[in-house]
Amino acid sequence: MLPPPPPPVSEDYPAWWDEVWASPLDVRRRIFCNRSLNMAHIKAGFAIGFDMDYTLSQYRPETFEVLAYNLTINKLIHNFDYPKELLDFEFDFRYMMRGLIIDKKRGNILKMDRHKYVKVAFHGFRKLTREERLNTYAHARERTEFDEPDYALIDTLFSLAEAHLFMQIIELMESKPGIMPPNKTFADIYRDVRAAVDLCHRDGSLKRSVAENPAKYIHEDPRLPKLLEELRASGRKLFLATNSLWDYTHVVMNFLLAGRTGADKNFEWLEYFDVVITGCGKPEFFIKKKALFEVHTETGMLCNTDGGTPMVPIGEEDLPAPGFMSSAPGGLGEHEAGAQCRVFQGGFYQDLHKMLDISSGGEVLYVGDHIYGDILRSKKTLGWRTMLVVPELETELEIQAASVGVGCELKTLRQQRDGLEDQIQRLEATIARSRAAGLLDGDPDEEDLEEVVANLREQRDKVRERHSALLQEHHERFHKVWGQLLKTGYQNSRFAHQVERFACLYTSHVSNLCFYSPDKSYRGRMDHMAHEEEPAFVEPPACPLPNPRRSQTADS
Ligand SMILES: Nc1nc2c(ncn2[C@@H]2O[C@H](COP(=O)(O)O)[C@@H](O)[C@H]2O)c(=O)[nH]1
Ligand SMILES: [Mg+2]
Repeated sequence: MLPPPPPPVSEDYPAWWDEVWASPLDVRRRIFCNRSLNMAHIKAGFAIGFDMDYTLSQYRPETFEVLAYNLTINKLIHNFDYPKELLDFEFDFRYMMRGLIIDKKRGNILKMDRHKYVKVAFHGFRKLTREERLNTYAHARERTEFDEPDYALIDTLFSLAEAHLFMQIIELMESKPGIMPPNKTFADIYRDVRAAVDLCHRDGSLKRSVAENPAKYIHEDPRLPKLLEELRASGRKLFLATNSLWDYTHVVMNFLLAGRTGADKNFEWLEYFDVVITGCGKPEFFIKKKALFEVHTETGMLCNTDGGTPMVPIGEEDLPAPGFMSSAPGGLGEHEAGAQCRVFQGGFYQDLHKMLDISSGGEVLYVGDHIYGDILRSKKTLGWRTMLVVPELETELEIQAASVGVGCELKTLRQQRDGLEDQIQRLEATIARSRAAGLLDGDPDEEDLEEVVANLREQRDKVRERHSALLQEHHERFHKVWGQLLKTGYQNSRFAHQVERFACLYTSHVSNLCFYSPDKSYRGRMDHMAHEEEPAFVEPPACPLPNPRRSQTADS
């Protein structure tokens, strides 16, 4: 049966209604589910929150990250006394990927699997040999957890430039000894790079450029305004909770929701939300009580509140502006359509719950891009439901779709390799036991048995080689250096493991929510344990070799 024809586009339907019929949904537009979430069950009083940077606002790496990288180099040279040779560096924004780990002390960058087993390691741009890698990380006397302070996670897209720069400086140091300021350890270099990046985000140099020309640095997403409108019309309360401060948030949100820049900016975008919290300092926002200030949107001035309730300064009879510090005591009351919402800075998640009349964490869905900053604490501590935005997923899905056959071939080769290996090991053990029991003494078939084992080994080696080459080729299709984002070898990468553990939902772009009903019931996929991958039970063949145990029993 063909699907029914699309209904005519009318004012009753959202403008993107036609896309509903683009079924089955393009895999790049899908929202994937780790933990079931039925949006229809959590309607009244339910709130949906958004992070801003790299969630609603997708930066263009070729301009934004390049700018961050160049500014960092300038700061390293001028503020940290680094050599001018850094000016010769070029940033390849495709080189790094999220989920990698910096070993600060050794100056290495690592990719590991979900068991924290290091599968790929580089020192500068030199790949560590298998032996070096195993000696450093697998055979170490103490198990390392690869956490701060000795390791740093590259877990946001903001960190890609600093990780690349760190590698380049290590490479420069190794190729030109004495070029760096004296006595700098690898860990010092990491600290300096981190401090220089931090400065770019704090001293306005990066944000000023974005404010001057947002279109150069931020991708437009024309579906966003409709999405927010639709979600609000479905009865959910919406909030924005960003670590960016008010002035920058105002620039980015004006551009994203209204295409407004410079003097053309206005406050209309605040109508999409019930409350906006800027400078909220996630993840501490989820853990630690901090003062909540109300932002006077016209001037950026901050005023004290008691958990959102205005606190009028002594002697100040007139409040700074009409609407500012409305007398709502904590709860925001009904936020009428077309009214601008209040804007705060700082605070604690409990302030937000009170304002939105949220009684339990399960009534909040928060959409963010940062596993640690947005997702992990909010889920583990507060029980918020979470959706992780992984823009890299779009390309991963494209390549994965184009290599379905390779996936099947790899699986077959792995099964063949494991089967052969198992056969070899069982044969070897049986031969050894038979020999020890004297069962093969003078047996003319002994040589044949050795030949069988040698043949099996040869077959196994061929299959193993083919499997390794194909797996490598497969990974290189995703990324020449680091391979597939969500896999390491054939296991889930550490990043994939975190996505699976902490994100109830994940998708490539926040606007993919447009392709689903606001009442969608997201269902988790079926779990698979190792034994469930086995085919139907097969009666094992009778063992053709002498069975030492049986013979011994018979003799005794
Ligand atoms: N001071 C620093 N700020 C940073 C750094 N990396 C990113 N950022 C800023 O954080 C917010 C992220 O906002 P959110 O909407 O994702 O919560 C944004 O303003 C970035 O500029 C850093 O290393 N240091
Ligand atoms: Mg973010």
